[in-house]
Amino acid sequence: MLTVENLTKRFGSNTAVDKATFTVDRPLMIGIIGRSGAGKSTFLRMMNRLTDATSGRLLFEGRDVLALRGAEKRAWQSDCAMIFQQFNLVPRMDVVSNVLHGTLAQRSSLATLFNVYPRADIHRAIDILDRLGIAAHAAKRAEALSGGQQQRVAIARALMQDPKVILADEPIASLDPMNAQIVMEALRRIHEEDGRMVIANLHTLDTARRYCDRVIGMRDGRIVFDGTPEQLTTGVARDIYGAGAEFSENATSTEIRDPVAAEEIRQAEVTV
Ligand SMILES: Nc1ncnc2c1ncn2[C@@H]1O[C@H](COP(=O)(O)OP(=O)(O)OP(=O)(O)O)[C@@H](O)[C@H]1O
Repeated sequence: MLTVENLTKRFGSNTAVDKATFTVDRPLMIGIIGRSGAGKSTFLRMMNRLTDATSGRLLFEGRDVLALRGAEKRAWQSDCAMIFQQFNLVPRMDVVSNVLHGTLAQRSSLATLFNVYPRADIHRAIDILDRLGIAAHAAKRAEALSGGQQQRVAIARALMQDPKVILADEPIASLDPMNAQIVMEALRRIHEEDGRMVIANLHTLDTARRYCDRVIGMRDGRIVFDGTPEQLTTGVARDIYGAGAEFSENATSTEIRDPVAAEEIRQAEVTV
């Protein structure tokens, strides 16, 4: 369903993504790992058409994504929702309105101008917030929520587009371990229950191993690993990160060792 062929992005003389090639035949949850500057964000941005590729091809369910223009490109961007490390919410706007922003591409500019949303969309937004365990915060300003809650609002906004793919660029990099787990659990459930493909750039190995079906490792713009979490051994990780014998997985761990926090997560997960 997804074919990436020799996808390349150059910024001047710097090759950010170098002939990336892989195929995905069903909607998996995929983690992309690699050190800072490896090309992870650039790959996601090319897939979403936020950045133009220099060369290569990307096909999704037969659609030649890099060739799309105008309305077809906007339709693809709607099918391929993106969430970011910094949530990108409107801080002073209430949570429901932030979520309803996910439908903007489908609405007239007049309706947008006057902030008029169809009743059915409002109900849907609240249902999605409920599913993510944050409906109780629907009327609050986004800025009043914790980071983990704000990221779940961003996921809700993405779900309003009813996307086939969710691209998550370091979705938990700004979160504490407890909120990181809640957000990853939410993405995993959305993948499993809705059958949506999720591709997430992750900076911690244990997160990629725990939540993803497949892990892609990038180094200096190239894909240097593509396999299952089981195949992602410490030795392989050392190669991906270009680290020496001193490489310690603990340095990238988000595991929670505090039993009280772990119980809070368990409770929160029940509501997702
Ligand atoms: N707009 C840009 N202009 C010039 N160079 C860029 C631009 N965006 C990214 N790069 C360069 O491309 C390379 C890959 O960057 P990218 O952000 O994709 O890496 P990354 O793996 O996502 O890293 P990080 O985790 O730090 O975001 C880096 O060398 C970066 O400096």
